[in-house]
Amino acid sequence: MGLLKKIFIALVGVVLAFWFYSAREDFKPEILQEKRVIVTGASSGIGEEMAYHLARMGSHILITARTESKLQKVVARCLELGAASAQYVNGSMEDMAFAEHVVQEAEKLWGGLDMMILNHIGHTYFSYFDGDIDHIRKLLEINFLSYVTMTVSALPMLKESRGSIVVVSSLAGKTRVPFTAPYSTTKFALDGFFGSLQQEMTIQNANVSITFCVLGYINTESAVKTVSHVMKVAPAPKEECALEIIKGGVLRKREVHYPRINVAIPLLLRDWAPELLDFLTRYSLSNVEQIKHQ
Ligand SMILES: NC(=O)C1=CN([C@@H]2O[C@H](COP(=O)(O)OP(=O)(O)OC[C@H]3O[C@@H](n4cnc5c(N)ncnc54)[C@H](OP(=O)(O)O)[C@@H]3O)[C@@H](O)[C@H]2O)C=CC1
Ligand SMILES: CC(C)CCC[C@@H](C)[C@H]1CC[C@H]2[C@@H]3C(=O)C=C4C[C@@H](O)CC[C@]4(C)[C@H]3CC[C@]12C
Repeated sequence: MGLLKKIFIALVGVVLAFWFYSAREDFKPEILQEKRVIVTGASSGIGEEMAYHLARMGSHILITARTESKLQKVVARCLELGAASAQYVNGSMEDMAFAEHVVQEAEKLWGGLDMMILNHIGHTYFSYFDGDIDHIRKLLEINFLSYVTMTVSALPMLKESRGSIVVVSSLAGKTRVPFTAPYSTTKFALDGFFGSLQQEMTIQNANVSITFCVLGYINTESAVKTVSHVMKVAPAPKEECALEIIKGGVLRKREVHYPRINVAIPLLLRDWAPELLDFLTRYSLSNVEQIKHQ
């Protein structure tokens, strides 16, 4: 292909991307009033912030995570902020029976469901792959299989309400990020499963939206504790991140990218200049010699 043609195609790509990203949004918080929403991994971080936004918007909220004391505090705050109702179920997503139980609890409470936000992740390391296959298996159960289990259980209710599934993922689930092999595996798996499911929903006119959220570095306590010593870029605010995820779900967007540009550029480079993206990703990390070899 001639150079001019390549440049033309690249320009068209940039114009289309700009148009796509600057498209007008029409989000009205009232839409979430009295809506029945499950948020997983809501005892801390982005999940906790999503619960507070939903509370302000007057939703019925069911939150889940392992630590009961934290969930109790989040529920109390949600009620103060104006939630139509707020409840929790505590347990571990390593157990698929628990994942199913959370959805059954929503059915028992509300007799239906409008939105399911899948956000929890199991604890992992940010370091060279240590050869521990059991850790990958465990993380696949928590970060991937429990998402599939909850989706299978919730689909009948979501079909009935023409509801939404929101899947929280990461740049590490779309591009090559070092020191995250087990975590990255689980996030790429989510893209495969939910991408295929979304296509099937469209073919069947099922009218259940699936919003896939690709996030960059966010200032949650756990992320900052794990990687702030090696990150050159500053983290983005979790409160705004949580709101963008909710908006994306309500607007039935195919994907949410947050922070927009930090995610849009790597995704554009991924297919056009993969080596450059690999280099920039490595370059975004400093002091890698501190990261211990396994
Ligand atoms: N922060 C970041 O920089 C980025 C985050 N993301 C994504 O955003 C989402 C939220 O991340 P973030 O807020 O930082 O994470 P946090 O570590 O703050 O929160 C994780 C949540 O999951 C829960 N959890 C942990 N283990 C289990 C388990 N075994 N079973 C059930 N729940 C569990 C935790 O509660 P408890 O311990 O009480 O169970 C907590 O509520 C994730 O999907 C993550 O991949 C994506 C890109 C970047
Ligand atoms: C082009 C570059 C600027 C992109 C580099 C972005 C990289 C370095 C960003 C993008 C996604 C980020 C990780 C993430 O998704 C979630 C977690 C889980 C949390 O518990 C601990 C931190 C961790 C591993 C984040 C670490 C930093 C990551 C790899």
